[in-house]
Amino acid sequence: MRLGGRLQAAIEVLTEIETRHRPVPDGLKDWGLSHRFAGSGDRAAISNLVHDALRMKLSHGFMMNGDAPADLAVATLLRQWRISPEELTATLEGDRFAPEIPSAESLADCLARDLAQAPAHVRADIPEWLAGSFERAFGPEWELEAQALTSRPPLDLRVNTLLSNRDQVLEAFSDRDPKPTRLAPFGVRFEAGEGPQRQIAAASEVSFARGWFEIQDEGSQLAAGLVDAQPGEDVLDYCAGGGGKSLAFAAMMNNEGRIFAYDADRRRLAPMVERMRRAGADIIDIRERAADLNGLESKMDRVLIDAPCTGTGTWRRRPDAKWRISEKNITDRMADQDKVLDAACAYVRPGGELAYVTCSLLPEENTDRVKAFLQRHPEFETISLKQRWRSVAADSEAPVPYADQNLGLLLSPRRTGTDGFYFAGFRRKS
Ligand SMILES: C[S@@+](CC[C@H](N)C(=O)[O-])C[C@H]1O[C@@H](n2cnc3c(N)ncnc32)[C@H](O)[C@@H]1O
Repeated sequence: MRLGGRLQAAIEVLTEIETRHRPVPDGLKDWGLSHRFAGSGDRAAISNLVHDALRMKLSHGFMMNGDAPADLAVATLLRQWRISPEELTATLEGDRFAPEIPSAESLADCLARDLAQAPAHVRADIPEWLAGSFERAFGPEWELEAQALTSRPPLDLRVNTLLSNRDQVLEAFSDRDPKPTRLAPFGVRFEAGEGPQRQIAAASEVSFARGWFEIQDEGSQLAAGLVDAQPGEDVLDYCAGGGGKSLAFAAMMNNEGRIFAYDADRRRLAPMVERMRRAGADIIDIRERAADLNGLESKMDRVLIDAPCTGTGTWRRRPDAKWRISEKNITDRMADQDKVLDAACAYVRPGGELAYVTCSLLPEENTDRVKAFLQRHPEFETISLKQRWRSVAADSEAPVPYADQNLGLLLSPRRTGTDGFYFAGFRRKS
């Protein structure tokens, strides 16, 4: 397919997503099924176009003076893929699969509009009603923080030190320009490509099947590191899901000690069985039901709550979620978070630690929950995170990314070059 056909396809997928309120992966999959002739390069290009368009939906709409799918897709080519109006119109000319687009002059007029005149939330490309929360989280820098969420995310691997090391993984990908992550000590990064470029399919590699690495954002790796699980300890991963953090703990603990992995939705735990086998992680004990945790109360050295959340920190990867989030989503998740905190803290032994993690940037889900927890549970106190950060972050110059009120840490694409993650740590008083 040429650019015109790809542009037309992206417009169709964006229309489908908007009119039928479908998640992006479903819209792309359906398009692929009904256009089987499209190759993998075409599919990657169309996917990039759709994701990029949604990342900057509001500012594109402002610049184009319209937010129809065609406006967004064309703006993506001009503003994100950096194709000039003249080059774009010339490329599409005579392509019978290309959509009709405005003249090069009209497109140049659009590009000349002054985005500084747009309202702040439009410049920031976030829903207007969330601007206050972003400002509370980041202060005067909130607009730049929100803009950083419009970029394409890299692909990060966590080297599984039980079976490999970082040099070995870097070598295995030496033809794909891998880089050691700046902050996570066992991470490998592939920067996001530009325009139609495809991201590497790391899970199809032999080295993946051998268990040398897991796919895990650098922020998630750092959050796992901040838990500070030590060899020989008893650790409870209370919202274990598919086991990303449990697997990281098994490596940090050098397969010594015990990790209990529990999740309220036991179907989410299922993939962990295969992942444990591949990673050689022997110390993870999957507990499928809450009753299976009986007897562990007040026994754990560490408990991690990787809490259910709105996922605002992952908007680079799921830009459609940015336009679907509602106030009700946030209040529902806040209730879940309080509930999980109250239930999980019972397993921490006196002197042991509780870690609270979300992949959200909103203070409602982060510092507000921590303050409310401390009021309900005076038997817990916060731990100082300065030293912890220094011992985890590989770059000793990296500033401590404190959250608002210095209550916990807040990682973000702009601050740490990672997905957005919040981390707070508590100790149970003896
Ligand atoms: C952010 S995800 C966990 C991701 C996982 N830790 C990882 O690293 O791959 C949050 C998980 O919390 C679980 N969850 C939600 N409510 C819960 C509850 N009341 N008790 C335990 N787990 C819960 C969800 O099923 C979901 O799997």
